[in-house]
Amino acid sequence: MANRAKDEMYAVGWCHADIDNTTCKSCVTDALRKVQVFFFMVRTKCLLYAELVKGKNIIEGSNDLGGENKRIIEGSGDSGCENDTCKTQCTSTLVSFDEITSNAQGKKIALFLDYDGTLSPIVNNPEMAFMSPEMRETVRDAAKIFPTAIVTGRSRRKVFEFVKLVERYYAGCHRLDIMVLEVRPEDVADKGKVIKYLIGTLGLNDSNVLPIYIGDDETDEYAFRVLREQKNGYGIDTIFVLVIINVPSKLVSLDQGRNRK
Ligand SMILES: O=P(O)(O)OC[C@H]1O[C@H](O[C@H]2O[C@H](CO)[C@@H](O)[C@H](O)[C@H]2O)[C@H](O)[C@@H](O)[C@@H]1O
Repeated sequence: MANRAKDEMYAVGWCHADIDNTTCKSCVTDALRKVQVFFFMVRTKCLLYAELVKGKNIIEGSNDLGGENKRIIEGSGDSGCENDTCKTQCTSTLVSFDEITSNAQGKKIALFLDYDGTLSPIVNNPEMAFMSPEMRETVRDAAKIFPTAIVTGRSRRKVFEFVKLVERYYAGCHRLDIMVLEVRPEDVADKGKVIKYLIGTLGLNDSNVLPIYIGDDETDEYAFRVLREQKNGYGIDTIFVLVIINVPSKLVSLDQGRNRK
């Protein structure tokens, strides 16, 4: 990573560790040192949102992204993390973060996302599992850059209602669509087969492709296992996730050109 131009770095991250923003801050700050653009980091419990604006790292953290208690912290501090849970989670994440970054060099990322508990919070009423606007925007942005699929145990119709992303995106000469793949209830234990199917049919079975699957529950473990066994990708539990990916700087600038607030 050290010899790559900083403007070729792009970061995607989720965090929903059940810890507060302050204890998470040092870990995020540390991660931000490694990238120029930290594109998003939004989750449902420990909500952190970070991005780089005009060359300056800004971390915005909040217990409620729509609420009043937003803070903006310049991302150069190195406050100690006092929370053991946070330390453990973040330490292990940052190890894999480095590994993923290293293995992503020169490869095309393919992104697979679970819905409930990953893109949306887990709530008591399944009809109310809405995505936040920030997460929607994040998925939209990710899909501009990577082949992006949502793999879910819900019906496609329901997930489309929640996700509300109908646009098609173009990046370079590749058309990238957000796909939603419905896994029937009787097959839900086999998101592993779904991943194999998608990788095969999308022509992603290539050593130049790095599939990354992000999920939160045991059904997602089947997909994690496939990637682990095939040794050609990463399954990431959303306890705490940071992924740094290389993309052409012109795509990054598309994102920076938009007002995200
Ligand atoms: O594969 P997923 O996208 O993770 O969908 C799996 C199931 O998600 C839903 O149930 C889960 O989320 C609900 C809303 O937060 C929660 O109330 C429930 O306890 C969770 O199991 C959905 O209702 C199921 O149909 C999906 O199979």
